[in-house]
Amino acid sequence: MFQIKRNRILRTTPSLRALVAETTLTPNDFIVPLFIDEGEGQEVEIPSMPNYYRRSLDKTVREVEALWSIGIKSVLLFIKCTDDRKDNLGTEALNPNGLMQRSIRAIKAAVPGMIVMTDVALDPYSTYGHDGIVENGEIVNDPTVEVLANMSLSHAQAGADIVAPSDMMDGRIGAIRKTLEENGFTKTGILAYSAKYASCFYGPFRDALDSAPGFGDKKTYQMDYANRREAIKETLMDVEEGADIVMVKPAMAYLDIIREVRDAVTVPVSAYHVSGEYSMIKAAARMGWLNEDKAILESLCSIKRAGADLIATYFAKDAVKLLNA
Ligand SMILES: NCC(=O)CCC(=O)O
Ligand SMILES: [Mg+2]
Repeated sequence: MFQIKRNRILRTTPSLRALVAETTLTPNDFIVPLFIDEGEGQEVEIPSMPNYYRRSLDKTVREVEALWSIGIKSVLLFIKCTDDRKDNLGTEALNPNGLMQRSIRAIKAAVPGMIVMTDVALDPYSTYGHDGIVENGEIVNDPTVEVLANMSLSHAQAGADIVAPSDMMDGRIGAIRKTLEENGFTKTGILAYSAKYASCFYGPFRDALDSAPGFGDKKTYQMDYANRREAIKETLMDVEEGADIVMVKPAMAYLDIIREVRDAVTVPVSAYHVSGEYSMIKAAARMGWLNEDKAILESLCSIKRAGADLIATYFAKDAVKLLNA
């Protein structure tokens, strides 16, 4: 028997496989989402996200130092706003001494090299748990965009390197860029959640921050998972409006979208491997149905292979440990 092409040759040994691997993961690929709460010395495991924690700021700073020491270069901050500070307009989001602003300052002071990205959206601050201002039961676009621009400015003033609007209002990237420019913040980046789908996979995150929508759902602003072309339209608009990095969210049920976005733009593409995607692997591993370590690396590699340059993931620390093992 005679065969010209023997594809198995390059799969023979671990060295050969490593030599021809098309995709590799490194600590530089990861953005680590962090959940921050008021208080001191607090470290609370999120029930639906085993081994992931919501921490007070002092503990968060220790965690950022630990992440930096293993080579991770960026964190994405989310805060849990106390109920008494929530309202319809997201007033607390603009507080120069709010938890987000204090967190940015403390983290940049402790680890200046760490890239601090900040979540920009109203939901943690909203009595309604929606990403925008509510009027007559609707989420109104343009008044929300104004708040988002001011919120971004407030984060930039506190020292954020990159603001990350996750709200899906129309026109907010342009408005944020304009506000940053007008105020002299010419070095603050914008990571736009450009193709963010209305997804059930955000469930555990809403537990973590107590930010589930109080009425209805987010389908009038987040995208319909049936749509593909619309993701390209959204992303191209955000790039046009000044986005430095674009994002597809969630990741694993949207690998086709990541690939198409990667092929459509020249800016870096990030994917968000979301809470539900984390918890599914954790749950299956606990049941003894999946090998957790292997599932983590295979999942993250598939997201990068699909075209993501960056991955926001709750598995970043585990992945770095596994890559170094
Ligand atoms: N803006 C953040 C989310 O909507 C959810 C993220 C997650 O589920 O991990
Ligand atoms: Mg958009």
